[in-house]
Parts: sequence; C-alpha cells; structure tokens
Amino acid sequence: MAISMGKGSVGVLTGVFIASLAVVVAVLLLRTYNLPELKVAWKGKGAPRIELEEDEREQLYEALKGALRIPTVSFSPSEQNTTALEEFKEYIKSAFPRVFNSSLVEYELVGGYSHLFNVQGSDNSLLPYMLLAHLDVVPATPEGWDLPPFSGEEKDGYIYGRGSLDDKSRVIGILQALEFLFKKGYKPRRSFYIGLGHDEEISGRHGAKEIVKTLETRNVKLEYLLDEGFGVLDGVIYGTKRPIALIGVTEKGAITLNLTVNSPPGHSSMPPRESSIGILSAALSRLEQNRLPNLFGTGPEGSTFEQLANEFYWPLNIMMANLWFFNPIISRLMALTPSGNAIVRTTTALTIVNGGIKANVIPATATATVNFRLHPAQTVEEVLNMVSEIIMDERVILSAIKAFDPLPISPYDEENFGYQTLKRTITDLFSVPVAPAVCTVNTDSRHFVNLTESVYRFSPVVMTAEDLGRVHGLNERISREGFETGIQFYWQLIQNSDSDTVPVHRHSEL
Ligand SMILES: CCCCCCCC/C=C\CCCCCCCC(=O)N[C@@H](CC(N)=O)C(=O)O
Ligand SMILES: [Zn+2]
Ligand SMILES: [Zn+2]
Repeated sequence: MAISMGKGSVGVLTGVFIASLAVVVAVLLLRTYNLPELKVAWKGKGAPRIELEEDEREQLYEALKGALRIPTVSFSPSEQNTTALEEFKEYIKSAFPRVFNSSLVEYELVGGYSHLFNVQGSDNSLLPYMLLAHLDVVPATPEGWDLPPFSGEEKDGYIYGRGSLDDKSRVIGILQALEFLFKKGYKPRRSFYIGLGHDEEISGRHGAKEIVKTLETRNVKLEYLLDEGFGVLDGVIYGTKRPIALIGVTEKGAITLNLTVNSPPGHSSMPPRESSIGILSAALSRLEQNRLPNLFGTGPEGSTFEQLANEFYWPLNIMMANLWFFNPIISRLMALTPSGNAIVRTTTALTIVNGGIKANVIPATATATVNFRLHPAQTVEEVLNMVSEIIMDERVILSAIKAFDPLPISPYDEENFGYQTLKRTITDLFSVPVAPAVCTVNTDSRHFVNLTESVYRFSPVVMTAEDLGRVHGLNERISREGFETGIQFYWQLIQNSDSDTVPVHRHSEL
C-alpha cells in the first residue's frame, strides 16, 4: 500500500522534527550549564601544612632511598625474597624510632613479614580508620634502567628504584608523616591502623588477608580504609583541561582461566588434521577477536565522567554531561585506547601459552592462561558463560584458578566521612577536581570489605601517562617534590581524620 502525504502534512512533520531537535538541544545545554561546580571551598579550617627543617627534608629522602635498596621482590606466588623482607623489618624499626617506641602505638608482626600498627586515639567513641600499603615489589633487572633498580640513586631531582611509585613511597610516606607528627607532639583523637602487607604483588594471601583475620578476631570495624590507587592524573584522561584526582570507589573483578587441550601425541611426519596446539590457538584467537560487551555507563564509571563534565574541553563537556544521549559515541571512543577500553568492558588478556617439547613431536597437551578483569556490572559466572560460548569447543578444558567478582561500590555521597575527608585533603593540597572512579587494577584493599563499606584507593602523587608506564615498568621513579607532597598529604589526612563530623563544602569560586 502506498502512503501519500500532502504538502500540509510534510510541513507539520518538519515542524515537529525541528521542535523536537530544539527541545533536545535545550536539554543538553541546560544540563551542561547545571553541571556540579568542582571548585570547592570547605567550611572550617583543615589541618595546617607541615613545616620542615632542611635536615628533616634530607631525612625523608634518605628514608625512601634506604627502603628502595632492599630488594623485597615477590617473584611468583611461591617465591619471595624472605631475606630482604627480614631486612626491611629491621630497617623500618631503625628509620622510624618514634613510631616504634611511642606509648600510643601497639605494633605487631603478622604473617611473618607484614606489619600492623594500632595508633591509640583519645576518643574511643570514634571508629578507627586504616591506611594500607605494601612493601613487596615486582622483579626488575638493570637492563633498560638509567640507574640500577635497587640502588636508590637520584638523578635530576628524581629518586629511582623499583617501588618508588608502587608502593614503597607510600609505606615510607605514611610512617614518615607519623614520625614527624609524633616529633611535633601530636596525639590523635581518632584511633587508626597502619597495615603494611608483604605479598600484595602475589595476591596478599599471607599479608593483607592475615591482617584482616587478626582484626576480625578483635571485632574491629573501620570508619574507612585507604589503599593505593591512581592518584592525580595529569593529561591522562583525553580532553581534560587540568589534572584530576580519581578516588577508586571499587575495583574490577578478576578471573585467571587455564585452557587445556589434550590430543594423541605422535610423529610430526604424520600430523593429525588438528593438533592440541592448533585447537588451543583457534580458541585463543576467538577470545581475542570477540571482546566482551562494552558496558560503559552501567557501572560507576558513568558518574566519573558526569561529575567531571565541566573539566572537558568543548564539545566533550556537553557530551559527558549528557551521557543519556551521547553514551553510544563516548563508549565507542573510549574503547579505542587500552586504558579507555579497560574502563568500558571486561578485558581479555592472553598471558601465558605452553605446548610442545621437540620439533618433530606432536605434543599431547597444549595449555594457556587468560586473565580477565571484570567490569563492575558483570559477575564471574556471567563472564565464564560468555567465554564458553565464544570458545564453543568442548575439546578445550576450562579451569578457573583464581576468580572474584568486582568489589562493592563504596559510598561517595556528601554524608560519607571517609570519602569527604579524603576529598577535602586532596583539594586542600592539590587544588584539583576530585571524582569517584573504578580502579582497573587490584589492590590489597579488596580483602577488607567485611571491616568497612568505605574502601578507597588513592595515591597522593601527580601522575602523567609516562609515569603510569613506569609502574611495574622501566625507570620507576618519584620526584623529590612529589614524595614530599605525599608526606604532606598523610600529615594532613591523619589530622583531618580526627574530626567527628563530615567535612562540608560549599560550591563556590576558590
Ligand atoms: C609519600 C607518598 C607518595 C605517593 C606515591 C605513590 C605513587 C603511586 C602512583 C601510582 C600507583 C598506581 C597504582 C598501581 C596499583 C597496581 C596494583 C597492581 O598491580 N595489582 C596487581 C596485583 C594484585 N593485587 O592483584 C594486579 O594484578 O592488579
Ligand atoms: Zn602496588
Ligand atoms: Zn604493583
């Protein structure tokens, strides 16, 4: 049946179309101009800045350098440098005498090499909080480094060494801030714990997990917990006007999946039509080619970009403020880079492959390991089902050797003491916008979810994209200034946490 329309109907339809377009544009603009103001001023004074003497300044750099010289390497889940872990124990005792000798501090060793400090506050009605860091590092050989990775040497204002970013600078930074606070006569009002794990790089099973068990037997509940995270990102998020602090309010889940294919072994002169290596390779290729779905906006990552909308250049600012409309474009754009892709979906990384022993032998077995990092909107069960459907080959035996769901989303509303205290301390020190974010890597903090719903991940340092590449990479280093600012952060955070009220901010020009 043909549909005919008179001139009048076309005019009406055009009018309706133009009016709808005008409404959409008006809504987009209105939402853009109503964006939350990120320049915040806080009611009441925050903790004053630390004033350091020149010798104290030198002392803090030396404390870090000494720690970097101890190779506390976690090589594999079953191999750690225990001699170095022993040495580290003695090292921190001698570097921070006030912390270890204070009558306000109860210290204990957990799991052999992890450290737990309970700093007694004067007001027992306030729930304690906890600062977490780890002293183990990933391996490093001197090849490709400008300065040897375990020398703690300095060049052009940067202290080099494995652990200078991840995570010895925070271990030393937290202890140094407390050492200085005790030196100035500080007595906390709110009690707090410091936990220093010794096996974070290999899952935290004997370190962080044992610390949790110890605290659970004492029925400890925490007001909030702070662990490592991405920090203040400078030029890392495409299209932003200035550095931005991201507080990790959740972290992705993970699955480590082993794939095994068995087939009859034999002489390579008479190969079967399909070998174990061929079947496995095809399965791996299907996994890499068929990425898991783009879920941008179904987890807290939507809040990150909506809260930061004002910080993007035009036209990204309008797009970020109106994800309800622009989600399809933004999600596709984000998936173009590895770091953006890690935010929008469960990622699939082929990490280990093994098969074959000799050039003229058809192997009986081929194996591979695939590491998935789960988007907050997915579960282990869902991902494993999707993976089976993608592989679609019963000859490939799947076995998950490690699997956990994405971590719960910690509160980041205006009433939350931990989030707002962190936000206040960050804005006072770095004067940058702060937003909640998904942490795409895993940390020891994931073991603490039964002790508090308020688990945050943030490292107090400005990081460029190049700096991020140094974490677990070559020439890991921290600037003198960056390290001192980090200590300043813990100095202020510890004092700000003494408050019994949630920091209140008003939206205004600073
Ligand atoms: C005085 C303080 C100075 C502060 C300097 C801190 C600089 C830190 C900057 C960035 C750190 C980036 C955080 C990286 C976390 C990496 C966590 C990680 O690799 N986790 C592993 C192991 C695991 N726990 O599962 C992973 O595979 O995800
Ligand atoms: Zn780390
Ligand atoms: Zn690490």
